[in-house]
Amino acid sequence: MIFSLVGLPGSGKTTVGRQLARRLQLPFVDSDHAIEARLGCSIREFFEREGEARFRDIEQEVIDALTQETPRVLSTGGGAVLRSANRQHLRSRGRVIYLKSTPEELYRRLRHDVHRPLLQVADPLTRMRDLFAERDPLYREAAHFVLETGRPSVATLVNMIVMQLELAGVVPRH
Ligand SMILES: Nc1ncnc2c1ncn2[C@@H]1O[C@H](COP(=O)(O)OP(=O)(O)O)[C@@H](O)[C@H]1O
Ligand SMILES: O=C(O)C1=C[C@@H](OP(=O)(O)O)[C@@H](O)[C@H](O)C1
Ligand SMILES: [Mg+2]
Repeated sequence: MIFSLVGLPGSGKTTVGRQLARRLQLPFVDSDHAIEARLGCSIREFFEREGEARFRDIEQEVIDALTQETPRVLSTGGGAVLRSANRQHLRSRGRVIYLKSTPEELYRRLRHDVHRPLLQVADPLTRMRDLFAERDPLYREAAHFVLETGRPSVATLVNMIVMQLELAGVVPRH
């Protein structure tokens, strides 16, 4: 059983995923970190050199492999849901949590970030709104649970996720 987190850049997948894994006492893996280890360079560099399509191919291979591992928490990259194979693998091999936020909140969080290639544009807020419009239906299609992440702290979100997973009977209650 793989517990994965999906959502737009900045929604907290990496941050919440790491804490969730600690709480569930499971290994944590972030598909972007696994991709960077495999490529030997940053995702931003790879995007600039090889383009997005090539990145998506590698992302799909990595997600297929990671979702066949022993139980763990998997934080995905924001574009993982673009491929239907990824949506299917994530959904059928575990439970998927969509961290949902407004484009405005995400823009506020990532305004000064230089690591996310898709947001290195003249108007990142409009880009974030476009990404939301394109991807929100895909996140919802992939997800078993949707959590609004605007206000709650990371610790509260972790509590909410654990409660949902306990109610669903996929992690032991304590
Ligand atoms: N619930 C939250 N409340 C406030 N800030 C958050 C929350 N979740 C994440 N952040 C912050 O937002 C930024 C992006 O988080 P990150 O985990 O890298 O997102 P993702 O992996 O989804 O792109 C980080 O600076 C993180 O500390
Ligand atoms: O939204 C996207 O298409 C991407 C999001 C990034 O991950 P985060 O969602 O952790 O920023 C990373 O996978 C890559 O830059 C592409
Ligand atoms: Mg991340």
